[in-house]
Formats: sequence, structure tokens, C-alpha cells
Amino acid sequence: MKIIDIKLGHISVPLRTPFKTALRTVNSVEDIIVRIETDTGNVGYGEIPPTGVITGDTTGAIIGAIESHIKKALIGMDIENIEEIMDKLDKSIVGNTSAKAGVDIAIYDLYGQLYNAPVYKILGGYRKEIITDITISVNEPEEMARDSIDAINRGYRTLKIKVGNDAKKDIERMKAIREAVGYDVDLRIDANQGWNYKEAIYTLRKMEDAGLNIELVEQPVPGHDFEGLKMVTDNVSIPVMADESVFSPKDAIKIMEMRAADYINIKLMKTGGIHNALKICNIAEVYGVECMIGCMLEAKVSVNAAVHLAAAKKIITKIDLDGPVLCSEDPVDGGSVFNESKIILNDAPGFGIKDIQGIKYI
Ligand SMILES: C[C@H](N)C(=O)N[C@@H](CCC(=O)O)C(=O)O
Ligand SMILES: [Mg+2]
Repeated sequence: MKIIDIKLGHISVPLRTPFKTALRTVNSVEDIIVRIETDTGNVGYGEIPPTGVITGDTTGAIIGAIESHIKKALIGMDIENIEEIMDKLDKSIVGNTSAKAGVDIAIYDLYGQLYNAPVYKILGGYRKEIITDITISVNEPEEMARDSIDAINRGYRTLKIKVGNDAKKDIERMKAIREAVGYDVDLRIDANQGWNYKEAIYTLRKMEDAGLNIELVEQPVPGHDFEGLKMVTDNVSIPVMADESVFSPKDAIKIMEMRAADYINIKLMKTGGIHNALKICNIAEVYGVECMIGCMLEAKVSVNAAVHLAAAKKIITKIDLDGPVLCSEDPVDGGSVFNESKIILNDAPGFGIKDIQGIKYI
């Protein structure tokens, strides 16, 4: 099964409500679709969100990386030589993890098709069903409390609350939400790098003192500030998760060696796809550090690939794969079934994506 072409397209999917974090506000998913064609007629799909504020990857840069570098390196290669393909993909251009992830996902889709097996079974096949949290955007405390109740009415039992744009107000936000939802619901928070380490320690201790029972805090300080992250981890009881601090397997080793965080959030767009995400899973197993699998604001093609990784790996114990349920429609035919918090895999070969509506080829 040889790669004969890599085509790129664009999809636009409106969100149910604006997605707001300490870093950005977004109204729709505007992603690049990767379609890899082979000499056997098999087609593999990938998807790439341009999340410039986190990965540095813009739409133009993603297209440029694939058209001018990745395509040249991979055309003509045989899918059965996946190890060599991933080596060439890594070396084709420095950085550009999102572009690499979209191509890596399409390659794994084809790899599963080649061996007539779903990718999660090839990678480990640990479970067939996973439960995701849902994100509550950062807004005024009363609005966030209302959004939290709505999420619970939709069946979610774990909420990921965005904070980080105003430390004092963040405490009010969490008080309003906990009061509204009670104590049967797990609340995890994500500051998206919005605090410095002193603010983080102050704010998180206030939340502890108020008995808010926070499950974990994601990326309290800037991604590059490993020492600050460790200061927070060492000085609060709420477990700390590294997100923007960990892109590569080397980042993961550094964070784990330093004991700078209690958990790692793996996202395919940061790692450059499944092949590097698998390395982080292996490292995490060695260090005994549980992982979350997360996503950017993405539709179902790339999130479905993350679902397969989560289903394959025991070390992934926390799921934040809510991209598709934040969208107002699903352009994807096939793949896992997203029934609000419950995500059920199917056993179609590869990632099981049959078709994607509304692709505008570039
Ligand atoms: C969508 C997901 N729940 C999430 O919050 N992901 C990121 C932010 C992604 C984005 O800005 O597109 C995260 O920081 O965990
Ligand atoms: Mg995060």
C-alpha cells in the first residue's frame, strides 16, 4: 500500500457556544483535513486545528509544512514501513507538530486498514469505551455556574473549568460552580498558563481552604516555566497537570525527572501525532505518572484518533476529548460514537472514518 498523494482541505464547524480560555476565544472549528491516497485505493484521513497560541502553528504554516516538506518526504513510501515513515516525517521539518500530527493520524488510519484492524487494538486494546469530561468556558461566575448545571443535565460527571485570566475572580468562579453543582461532580481546572507561580500557589491554597475539592489543576503557569510549575506542585495539595509544558517525549522526561507535575496531558497536536504520544505513554509508565489525553478545539477526525490511543493505553486514566461535543454539528461519517460523555469505539479497520462532509479542497 504505497502513498501516491497527500491532499489538503478545509472544514468549518460552528461551536454550540463560544469557547473561551485564558488564551483565546473561538466561535468555530476551522481545521485542515489531510487525505492520503494510496495505490490500493485506500484513503487515510487526518485533521489539524491551527492553535497558534499553544503550538505556534497557523493555517498557512501547516499548509506550507505539508506541501513543501512533508509531502516530498513521504510520497512513494509503503504504509507497511511505518517506522521509516515516522522517522522521515519527524526529520522532514523542525517543529510543526500539528502538521505532523495530521499526517501521522492519516498514516495510522491506513496502517489499520492494511492489517484490517482498528488502530486501538493494534496499539494495545485496553478498553472499548471511555468517558470524557466537558469544558466550561471562562466567563462571569454566575454564567459558569449555569453552564455547569447544563453540562450535568447533559450527563457529564466531570467538568473541566477554564480559569486563569483573573486570579481573584477565579476563586469566585469556583465557589459559584461548586455551590451550584454540589459535591458529586468532579471539578478539574485549567488555567492555560494564566498565573505566575506565586499567584497560582495563593489562588490554589484559597481554593483548598474553601473546601472546593478540586481534582487537579492543569498548567497553572507559563509552559516554559518548569521551575515555577515545580514550585506550585511542591506547595499545594491539589495535584498539578503539565499541559503546555509537555510537547515532546524529552519534555515529558524532564518534567518527570524534576517531579515538576503529578500528571501529564498528552495531545496529538503537541506531540506530532500518535508515534510520539506512544513514547510519552511508555515514559509515563516507567515513572508511574498517569496521563490525560486531551485535544485542541477539534472535530471528530483527529479526536477520534486520540480516542483510539486512550482506549489502547492503561496509563491514560483521564479523558478530555470534548471537541466533537462542543461542536454544533458532526461532519464526520463513521468513527467512534460520541454520546455526550460516553465515547464508544467501533471495530472498523483503521480509525473507521468513512467520509467527511463539506471539505473544501485547497
Ligand atoms: C478542548 C479541550 N477541552 C481543551 O480545553 N483543550 C486545550 C485548549 C485548546 C484550545 O485552545 O484549542 C487545553 O488547554 O487543555
Ligand atoms: Mg490544558
